[in-house]
Amino acid sequence: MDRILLKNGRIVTVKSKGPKFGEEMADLSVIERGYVVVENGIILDVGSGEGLDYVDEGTEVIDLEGRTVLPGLVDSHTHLVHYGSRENELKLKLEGASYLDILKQGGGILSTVRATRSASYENLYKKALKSLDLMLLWGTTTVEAKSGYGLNFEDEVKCLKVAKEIEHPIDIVSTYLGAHAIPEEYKGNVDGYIDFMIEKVMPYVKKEGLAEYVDAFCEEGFFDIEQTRRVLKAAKELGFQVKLHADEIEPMGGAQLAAELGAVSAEHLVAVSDEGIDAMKEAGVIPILLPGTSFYLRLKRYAPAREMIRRGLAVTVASDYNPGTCPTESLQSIMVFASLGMGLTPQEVISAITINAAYAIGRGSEVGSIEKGKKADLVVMNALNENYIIYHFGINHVDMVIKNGKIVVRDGRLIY
Ligand SMILES: N=CN[C@@H](CCC(=O)O)C(=O)O
Ligand SMILES: [Zn+2]
Repeated sequence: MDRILLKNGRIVTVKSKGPKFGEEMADLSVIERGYVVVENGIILDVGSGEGLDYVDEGTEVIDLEGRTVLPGLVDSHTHLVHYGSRENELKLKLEGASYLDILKQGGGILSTVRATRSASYENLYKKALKSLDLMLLWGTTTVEAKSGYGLNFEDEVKCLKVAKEIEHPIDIVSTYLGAHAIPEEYKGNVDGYIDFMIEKVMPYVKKEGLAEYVDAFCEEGFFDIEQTRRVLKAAKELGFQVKLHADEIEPMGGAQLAAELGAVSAEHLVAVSDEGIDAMKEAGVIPILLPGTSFYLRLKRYAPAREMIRRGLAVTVASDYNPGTCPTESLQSIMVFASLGMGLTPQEVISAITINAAYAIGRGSEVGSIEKGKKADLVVMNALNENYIIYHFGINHVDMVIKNGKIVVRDGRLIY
């Protein structure tokens, strides 16, 4: 029997029937001194007291000594599979070059595309494995992984296969992001590239089950509203669910398009308008905010998270892990930007990187909270409360990670 009893801890359950909207995000249903018992990969019970009735000869009993237990963190927006790095762009950014300036100089996404196209499946696999290990060590147990650095058929499929085939405790939800940038071979022929994605790549990706979602980068210099609409409408007709990079730099109206298309989520939203926020609210679109990117691109502002909470949206926060605009696997670091940068309380941040993030990638019924019958994905933090995790920033607070009911990180070290 693989029963584990975690007792004598502060259990941050994040109990919720669905996503947490607006003010609900502040209520984490915390059990001050309680227990969680897991068995066969699921949460058997959670409650106050010691849970000693669950102890039998096969049970491993772990005394938390008052430490905090969170649901496994869910990173709902990453560009996990890629090759190469772009530290050379740091100096350009510090000299004031914008994201678009760097792209025009041959840097940005297209420089990662060149590196990824020349990388082997094995090297991409090894690099992604290293990132997943780092994410697990820092408490992430479910990850959304976008493609988008291959752009041609064989390299997009190569990257999507890495995401699908990689063997790691972390669960991966895959997204096709062919509409990430216009590849060199289609320069000046955006419509031709869109036709190629719709006619050649997406049907294969669907047939092979290589992605659940299709995403598109709706931004000046990338795909405009009409082009994005064409990509995502075709994706829906093929049976994909859709999400989009929206209103990151320019207020393109991407949030409104997300609402029009019935997208599950709209992501970035730094430049979103009030109309865009209302359209997302009306259509039930989940906003995924990426404060690490605002910080790293030295944007003048963060996404209006407080306004979105005031208007009752299910605000979500993710890392945006990628080699250009947010090169970190640490969702704990992003928690700090979400709080001190966007003004979210620690309680709202935790809702945003657990239950809301789970719903933003279609896993809300399985993970994202500590509730009977859900997957036993848990993180024990070396902290007596959730405020401390953000207050004492820049370090890894994770002591233990339980994934699918198995201890995979113990004393801050990988043991899977
Ligand atoms: N904005 C678009 N895509 C990524 C950045 C990709 C890159 O710069 O390599 C993002 O979400 O930040
Ligand atoms: Zn992104």
